[in-house]
Amino acid sequence: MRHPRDFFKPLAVGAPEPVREIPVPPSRMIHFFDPSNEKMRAKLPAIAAKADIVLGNLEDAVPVDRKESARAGLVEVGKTADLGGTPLWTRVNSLESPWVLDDITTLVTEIGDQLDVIMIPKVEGAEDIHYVDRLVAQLEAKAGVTRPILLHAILETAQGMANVEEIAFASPRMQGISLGPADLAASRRMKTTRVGGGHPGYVSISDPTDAEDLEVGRVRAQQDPWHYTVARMVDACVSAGILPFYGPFGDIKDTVACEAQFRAAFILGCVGTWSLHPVQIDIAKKVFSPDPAEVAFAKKIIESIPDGKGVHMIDGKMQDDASWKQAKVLVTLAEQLAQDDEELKAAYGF
Ligand SMILES: CCC(=O)SCCNC(=O)CCNC(=O)[C@H](O)C(C)(C)COP(=O)(O)OP(=O)(O)OC[C@H]1O[C@@H](n2cnc3c(N)ncnc32)[C@H](O)[C@@H]1OP(=O)(O)O
Ligand SMILES: O=CC(=O)O
Ligand SMILES: [Mg+2]
Repeated sequence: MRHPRDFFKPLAVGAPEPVREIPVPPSRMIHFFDPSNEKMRAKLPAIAAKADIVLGNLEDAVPVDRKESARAGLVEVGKTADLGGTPLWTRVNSLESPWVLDDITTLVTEIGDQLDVIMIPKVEGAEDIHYVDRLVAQLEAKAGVTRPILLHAILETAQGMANVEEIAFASPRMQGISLGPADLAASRRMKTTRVGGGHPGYVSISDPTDAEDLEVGRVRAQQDPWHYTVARMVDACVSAGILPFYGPFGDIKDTVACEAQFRAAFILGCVGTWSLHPVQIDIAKKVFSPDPAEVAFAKKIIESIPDGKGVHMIDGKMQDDASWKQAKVLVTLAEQLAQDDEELKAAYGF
């Protein structure tokens, strides 16, 4: 483990100083695009105008024979595309793959100043982050990159899950963690072919209303198989001062279930999610921008309790120091999002 006094020292001579606070721009969705797809590249400026973050994906979903053109396509995006200030991220191939060394080397040296965050898949422990941390520092120094590129881990193996806290704390470069429900399901041997979301077999069941007939009057309710994982990931991230994200929802046509999964993650503390298709950008924007009615009530709490202390009744509900802090979370997020969004500003009454 690094000495606390050395934690914020660059890992290579000439690399930029690590950041002390993780920047928190609007991060409601990380929009995935395939940089080997010329059509998607051409559309990227229009997508970037709607999305909070765009990510050129080099890993799973990009076929083996397009790995190199995806990397080259992302370099072209970094050098030429006008993204209007929307952060550009990448997801590189996994650390045991034959492509990752060239992914990181090429991207940092060619477009290091345009790249905000590198997402690392299948992270299993702090050692994976330490490896990338040092490599990126060496490449930043070599290329003269002026601000540090941050790292984001995908939580998608049982081993990574067991080590989530040490991953979150592994480096000052750590920006956040996303849930990877597809790989995680496979790693855990969960019995589902779905990418994120619930499963009709994962239910809880009410008691029978007829002792003789066990079929009568029983209500089944689907449970969220990701509840434990998301909640633990949120605690690991918040305790390390980094940002937790839900991940992919693969049933693109089921916009209703997608919205429900995103909302469950938002309520549990995630700041955003992935969008795999343009339709999911709007869902994420709606879900990860707090509900105006809830913001209005939170504002009322803050206005009614200027010093945030003591016990109060507001609209029949008890409020105290702790619920004032809850209100502050919602209002602070609403204020931040309203800064660049006239529609939200009006909806929140700022
Ligand atoms: C499972 C674990 C993971 O690793 S998830 C992360 C890896 N997967 C991905 O990154 C998938 C990204 N998404 C996609 O490739 C596509 O959206 C998939 C899912 C294949 C669906 O594409 P397609 O059948 O073309 O959808 P569509 O006909 O409804 O498309 C309508 C127009 O929108 C475009 N589009 C689609 N997806 C994106 C995207 N992610 N970013 C930008 N544009 C996108 C399509 O090209 C299509 O455009 P046009 O109307 O033909 O001009
Ligand atoms: O990479 C994401 C996943 O769900 O697997
Ligand atoms: Mg995965």
